[in-house]
Amino acid sequence: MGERILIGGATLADGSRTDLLLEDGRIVETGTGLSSAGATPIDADGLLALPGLVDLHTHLREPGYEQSETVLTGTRAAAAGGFTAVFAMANTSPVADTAGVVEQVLSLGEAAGYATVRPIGAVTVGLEGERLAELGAMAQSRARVRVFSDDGKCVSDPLLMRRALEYVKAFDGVIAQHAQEPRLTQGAQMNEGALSGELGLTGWPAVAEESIIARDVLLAEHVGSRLHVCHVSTAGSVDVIRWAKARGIDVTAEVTPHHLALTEELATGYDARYKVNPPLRRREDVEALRAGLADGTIDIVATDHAPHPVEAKDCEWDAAAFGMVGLESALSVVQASVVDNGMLDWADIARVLSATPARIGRLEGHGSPLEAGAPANLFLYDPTVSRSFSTADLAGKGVNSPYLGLTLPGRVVATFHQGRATVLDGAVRDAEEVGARG
Ligand SMILES: NC(=O)N[C@@H](CC(=O)O)C(=O)O
Ligand SMILES: [Zn+2]
Ligand SMILES: [Zn+2]
Repeated sequence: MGERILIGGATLADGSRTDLLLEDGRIVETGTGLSSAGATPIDADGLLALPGLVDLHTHLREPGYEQSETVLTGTRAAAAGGFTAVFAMANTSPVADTAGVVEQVLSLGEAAGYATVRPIGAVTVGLEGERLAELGAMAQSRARVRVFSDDGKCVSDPLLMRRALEYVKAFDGVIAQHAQEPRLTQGAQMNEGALSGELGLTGWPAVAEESIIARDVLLAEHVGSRLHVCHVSTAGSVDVIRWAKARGIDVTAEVTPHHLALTEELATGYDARYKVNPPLRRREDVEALRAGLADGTIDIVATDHAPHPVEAKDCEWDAAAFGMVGLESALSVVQASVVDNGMLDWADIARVLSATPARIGRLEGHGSPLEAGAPANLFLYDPTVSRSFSTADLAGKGVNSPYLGLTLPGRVVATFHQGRATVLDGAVRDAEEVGARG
């Protein structure tokens, strides 16, 4: 770790300018006119320096679906997007429902070195929704699991959901719910409305999401526990969460970049890159999600990075898999959706994409302001450029991005994980250079 790096003339989230000296995995000094003696200088004139982004919702696919992504390739995608930590969803094979599997994912993350990987534990055995998984053993394992989710599936049984909320209180855990009432969404393919009728695709009603969120916030209140709502996608969900927070219920919520940016009309061409769970919704929903993020009803942005092999997407809409990759494009899409129009500023971005997701996941060492003494998890971003987003911008295995060919603002220039550059000059560095072991 002996490397010294001097980042010169960066602009912080609050607009102030500073140099940053990194050494032994920490920011050791800030201020202007720092000496670069013995350090590798990096010119950050005109670049933002922000705390490394933290994704509370990433699908790394390993173990079991390595043709889609691995911990190594997924964390390379994370680094490319300015992320220094990701929470890895449990819908792998085997499912991350035991201490053994979460420790394996943790170790794979440590070996890769591109980002801090915090495994999420399944709520129920095999995501089957029948019996609670060994939540306590996962919490006490070396992976120190604090976030539990059956994501991909909803914990639809209210008694199991109640028990899970009760159980995780003992170790300050949180249940992250994929809110989808299964009986209301059987065979669902896109948002339910006039357009789903026209296209002949089975609709996915907003109430399927909203009814589960309403139930769960009341359960969280009843047992006095923490609830997190994954990928909120409708205006009505924002209303329910706003009501719950006003009532003092301990609920947090996330929105994805794609739900802040894209609408259901994209389904018109039956291009399965736009098929995602929950589905893209109406313009009114996008507006409500943006407003909810701006007023704090929605706490964070999380990518729901969901890589799939080409064959799972290059097929008929009905047969295609749900999901989009999102780590590499996340900040650009958020910039286009809520920063460039003045709804959020860069300090808000540091909060919703770094500090708050770290706090929800009880992750230390990420998300704090860039001050002397803090771990050197940060990235440099140029918000002034724009680029045509292409497969060259994707650093993971998945190419199922809805943004290919679109012009997006901003570019990640460099990322530092624990003081080491994982991205330099806009390019993800080789594994040996990031200090990977194993
Ligand atoms: N978002 C998706 O469309 N797909 C996710 C599952 C999920 O997040 O629900 C996946 O695992 O592929
Ligand atoms: Zn989900
Ligand atoms: Zn997901």
